[in-house]
Amino acid sequence: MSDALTAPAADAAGARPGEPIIRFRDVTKVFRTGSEVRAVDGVTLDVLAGEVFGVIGYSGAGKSTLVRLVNALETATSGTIEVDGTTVTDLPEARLRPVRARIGMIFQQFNLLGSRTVAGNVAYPLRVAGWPRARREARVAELLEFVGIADKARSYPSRLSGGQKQRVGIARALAADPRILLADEATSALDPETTQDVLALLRRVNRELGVTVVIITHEMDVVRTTCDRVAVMEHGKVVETGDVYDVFANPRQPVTRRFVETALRDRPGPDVVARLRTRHPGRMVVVGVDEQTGSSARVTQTLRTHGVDGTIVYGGITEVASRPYGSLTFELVGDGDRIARVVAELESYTDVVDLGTAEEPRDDASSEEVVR
Ligand SMILES: Nc1ncnc2c1ncn2[C@@H]1O[C@H](COP(=O)(O)OP(=O)(O)OP(=O)(O)O)[C@@H](O)[C@H]1O
Repeated sequence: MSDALTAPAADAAGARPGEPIIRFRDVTKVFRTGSEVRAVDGVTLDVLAGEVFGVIGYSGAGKSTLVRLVNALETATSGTIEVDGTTVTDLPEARLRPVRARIGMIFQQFNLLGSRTVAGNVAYPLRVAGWPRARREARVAELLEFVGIADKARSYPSRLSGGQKQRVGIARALAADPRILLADEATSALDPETTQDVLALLRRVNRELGVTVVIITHEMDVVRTTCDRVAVMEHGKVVETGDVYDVFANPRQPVTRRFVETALRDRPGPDVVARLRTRHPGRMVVVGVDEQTGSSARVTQTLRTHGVDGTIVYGGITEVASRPYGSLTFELVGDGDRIARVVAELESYTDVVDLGTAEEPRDDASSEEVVR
């Protein structure tokens, strides 16, 4: 795979890395089709240049509408949206064109033209923009190389797998050197392995080309592996936003907690705790493991210092935003006082849920809070 694709030249007037490239200010979108739907409700949000930003929410939360406001596929009912220095709200169609040229978009259903070859699909926006043939062909060749399907240039979309179709979609979206790529559920129609390949490609688009990527998804795993920051939407509102790692470590809203639980299955739920107690009668503790507070080496050291044996009976450590995160559930075996000292020491530096013993259960898992 070639790295030959050149990064888009930073516009002198455009946002520099770390500066807001998309700014929503108190944006509302109301659809009036019989009844009134506030698809987006008072959203204020910045997406920063150079980041991969995730927007997560359940179906109907308003994610697609929010993102379609960016390239003015929808018009806001109130509020303002600024894209790379230009206020797009209420901009006439002719003046939207240069703004849209800087925004690429990919879709769940790929939206390829079935009557054109792969090369024809990627060339299409360049043809519309009036690029001469030779320049167009050179650009298409380097784009197909970049996304890893140069050998499919003459194939028709119907002959491609879902992952290959999405690569064509990405190549087409990148054709005119956008500064922003909007990905609306771009991996939702793909199997898990292909999903990972396409997400890795989106990360390359971000890192190697410097394109700001906005990913809409209902899967927290996509956020966990791919995004730098995330906004959680519910009923048209952004209810929580922050660095992905922080949101995973400290989800504030119930909806965020539910999403986090779907991506981290490291903590035993009530049913699992009940089963664990039948096999492990000793004192069980769930110990948070992360980079800053409780590395697994430090936890092991604590057990060793106090001469307590710990058997791992449940748990898992995964990566959140490329950093270790998870929990381990131990059954601690040994002298009661020593175990108490271990628990106290663990509690001094990391998050601990003390489940007690089978005979004397504590923090019982009947409470959902045990989970997180
Ligand atoms: N063109 C439209 N006309 C009327 N209502 C709409 C329109 N587009 C979206 N809505 C409504 O706005 C709300 C938000 O829809 P939106 O598609 O933005 O949500 P979403 O979070 O992207 O959900 P999904 O993942 O199902 O697409 C929903 O109630 C939807 O029915």
